[in-house]
Parts: sequence; structure tokens; C-alpha cells
Amino acid sequence: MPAGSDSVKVAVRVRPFNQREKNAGSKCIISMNGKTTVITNPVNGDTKSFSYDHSYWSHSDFTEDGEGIYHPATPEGHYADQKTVFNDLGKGVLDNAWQGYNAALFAYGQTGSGKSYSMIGYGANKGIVPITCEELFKVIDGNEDKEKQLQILQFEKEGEQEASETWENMAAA
Ligand SMILES: Nc1ncnc2c1ncn2[C@@H]1O[C@H](COP(=O)(O)OP(=O)(O)OP(=O)(O)O)[C@@H](O)[C@H]1O
Repeated sequence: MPAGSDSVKVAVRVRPFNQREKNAGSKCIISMNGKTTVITNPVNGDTKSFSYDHSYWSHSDFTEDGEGIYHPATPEGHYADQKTVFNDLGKGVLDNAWQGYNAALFAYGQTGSGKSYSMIGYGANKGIVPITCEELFKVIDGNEDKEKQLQILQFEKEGEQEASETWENMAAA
């Protein structure tokens, strides 16, 4: 990554309770304050704090607009929506890619924790990958004087390249 910016960024995101968790009367033991994530032991109230580059509160305090997109319920609300996550994480990866740097973004977490939601998104709530692709093609399409080649690789299993497609902009004069 360019001088002056961090080479690695780590972010944590907490999703809303699913129906099973709601039915079970679950209590959220995570709280977030700025970049800090705090876990509270429900038995004795002990807390442990961890600091990351970003701690995203997406557990509550959101509202759904007419298109089905989730936003903070109030202008000063701390709910982290998809656009916020893209602006903080995806945009930097894209900017670095344009400058010729290799960049990688991966999601880690247990099943159902929200990896696909953040990376791909569901319905109108597009995740980092589709927003990044939109931005990528906006720039490529507006740059008709240059020849560009975009290669999409999909890895299903470690080390195994399942599919490879090449998209070329041959508009160069
Ligand atoms: N930030 C969020 N806001 C609203 N809903 C969310 C959020 N993150 C996850 N969800 C919802 O939680 C459910 C589980 O999320 P998701 O499918 O992304 O998990 P996953 O980690 O990719 O799971 P798996 O490893 O099993 O594929 C989905 O119904 C998704 O819509």
C-alpha cells in the first residue's frame, strides 16, 4: 500500500440477531465505542476490550427505506450501513489497485455471522464486491482512450482456480 497508509486493516462487524436468537431471548454481550469492541461476560459482568481499525455496529438502530436499504435510524445514529463499510474498506483497496498495488480483502467468522452480507450483500443492500465492481467499470467505461484488461478469478477451494473470465476494453485508438 502507498506510504503513509496501513498495510493491513482489521475490522469487526456485529450483525442483528436472527429469528432463532430473538426467539431464544438472547442478550447482546457486545458493545462498541469508536474503534473499540467490548465483550461483557453475562455471568459476572467482566469486560474485555479489543481495538481494531474499525468496529462496526450493525446490530440495531437501523431503519429500512422504500427500496429495502438499511440506514441509521437517526442522522447521528451509529449503525454502520453497507456504504460506510465500503467507503472505509473497499474504496481503499480499489484506490490501491488503480495504483498498481496488489490488494486482498477477506471475511472471517463463524457460519451465519455476516461474511456474505458484508462482502456480497443481500438484495438492495449491496456489499463491498458489487459496489467495487460498479466503481471499477465506471472508471473503465469513462476511460475509452486506454486499453484495459480485467481478469476475474474465482477460487472455490484453496489453490484451485475454478473459473477465469477476461473482459477487455479494446477501445484504444
Ligand atoms: N450487517 C447486517 N445487517 C443486517 N443483516 C445482516 C447483517 N449481517 C448479516 N445479516 C443477516 O444475517 C444472516 C447471516 O449472514 P450471512 O449469510 O452473511 O452469514 P455468513 O457468515 O456468510 O454465513 P455462512 O458462513 O454460513 O455462509 C443473513 O440473513 C444476513 O442477511
